[in-house]
Amino acid sequence: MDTITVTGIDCRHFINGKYVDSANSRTFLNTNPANENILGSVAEGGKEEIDLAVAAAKEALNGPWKTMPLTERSNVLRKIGDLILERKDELARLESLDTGKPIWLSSTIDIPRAAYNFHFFADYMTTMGTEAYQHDDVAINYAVRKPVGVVGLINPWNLPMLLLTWKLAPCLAAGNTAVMKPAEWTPMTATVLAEICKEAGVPDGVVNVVHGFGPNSAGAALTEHPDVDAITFTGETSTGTAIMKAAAKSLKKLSYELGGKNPNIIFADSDLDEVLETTIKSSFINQGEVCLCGSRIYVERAAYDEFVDKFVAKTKELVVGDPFDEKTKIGAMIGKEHYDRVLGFLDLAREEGGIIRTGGGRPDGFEKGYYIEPTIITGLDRDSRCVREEIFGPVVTVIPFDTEEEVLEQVNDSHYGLSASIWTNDLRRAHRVANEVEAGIIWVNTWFLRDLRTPFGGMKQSGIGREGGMHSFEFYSELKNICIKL
Ligand SMILES: NC(=O)c1ccc[n+]([C@@H]2O[C@H](COP(=O)([O-])OP(=O)(O)OC[C@H]3O[C@@H](n4cnc5c(N)ncnc54)[C@H](O)[C@@H]3O)[C@@H](O)[C@H]2O)c1
Ligand SMILES: O=C/C=C/C=C(\O)C(=O)O
Repeated sequence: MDTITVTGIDCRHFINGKYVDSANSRTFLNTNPANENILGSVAEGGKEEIDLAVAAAKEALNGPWKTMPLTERSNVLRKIGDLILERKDELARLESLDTGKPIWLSSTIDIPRAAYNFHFFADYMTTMGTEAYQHDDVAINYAVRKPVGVVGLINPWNLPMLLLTWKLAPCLAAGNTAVMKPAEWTPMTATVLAEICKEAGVPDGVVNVVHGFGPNSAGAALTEHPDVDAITFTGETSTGTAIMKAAAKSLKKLSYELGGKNPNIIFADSDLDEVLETTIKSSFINQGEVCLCGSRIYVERAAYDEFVDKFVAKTKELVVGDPFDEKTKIGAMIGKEHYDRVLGFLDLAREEGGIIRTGGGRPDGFEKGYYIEPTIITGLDRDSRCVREEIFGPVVTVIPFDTEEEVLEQVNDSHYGLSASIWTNDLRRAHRVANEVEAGIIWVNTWFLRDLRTPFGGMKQSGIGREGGMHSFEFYSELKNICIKL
């Protein structure tokens, strides 16, 4: 059976505890990128819907959510996590329909991690203290945490539910209310998430969803609204610039997780089989549509030829195809616009003198759907656009290096600074290189191994602020210091 003909759901806004259409009844179509079939319609929100959602969120700040005891709020978050797990198969199917990602990925990573995001913060929020200082017998100072207020959550399309819950869980844990703007390409799991929040006991108005686009649409309206106190955004660096301009007028608090062009540095003393097993994932998982993908691979010259030969051979084994076929490792790109953009980079790689070692275009045998072969490119100069710019597809470049100093200079010659992987069995070198790489997240002899207590985020043009554990609470709350004269 053609497993990808299943249909999706119609997506409406969720405002003040109810599903609603746009006032002007406008909708846009949601497409399955794996076969270009229509999945359903999506309510297209704009300023009017954002105004309604922000008003509901502002009102809800002073409702039962404000007086709900911490442990009760924690139980609500835990219940949201439980309900996500109860609906895992349904949510995984919707996520793969929306994104084109393989169902094994949605089922084992995206949705379970969405549930864990809520379970983690349900626990973490009950362990937090603040700070107090005794000023001799003159005064005592103590700090209390208060919610920031109404928070706008603007989400990308690559890991839709994983990233939306990574924001919503701490946002709610800190007592805020939320207006979520999912990416226009991936509306379905966000729509169901709102329903799950209500079922778990989140009071009406605390969680709202408005669908729509970015510029001149719901996204822009959310960033301009004077009653929105903070914006947390994950997406392209260029979009971050636009949002910062829009938010400046009302001086909103901003948290940014932006683009990356992450180095994967492989020294000759590393275990090549271990490196290859992880590098296949860090290069091509989710069709390379992960901000953390190690798309710039640097290999010490002594291991370069062996690595490239084995890497090409393993990459050729990856099955590209129907996201609902369990054998599929590489699904479809998110949509035509992005598909064309990535193919454009492959043409550019050829023009820049790159050698396509495997992949390089659309695989044979697909009449429909936005499929691109996992592609390895060698022979490119360090200043080529394919080495410097984020492609955000199943495309990696491989460059040899001779010394630590040389590879560090190349790695840090970037306006991005999100993450990096370093492969070596030399302990001192691991620490030394990790400390020199200009990135917010460094993995040594691994990749995407996550502890949610750690600071997560990028430096330079890869982000502003950090998410995770206390770092999320630093963003989603305001610390108030109270000084009592004794
Ligand atoms: N650093 C991270 O943790 C992280 C995680 C995932 C994705 N990303 C980055 O996101 C990008 C891919 O995601 P994308 O294509 O959805 O990003 P995008 O910037 O195109 O869109 C992200 C979201 O912003 C909205 N938007 C766009 N323009 C806007 C505007 N002017 N005002 C308000 N909202 C606007 C979109 O509708 C969407 O919901 C890549 O660059 C990737 O590296 C980063
Ligand atoms: O595509 C980007 C992936 C981001 C991952 C996280 O934010 C995370 O693992 O917390």
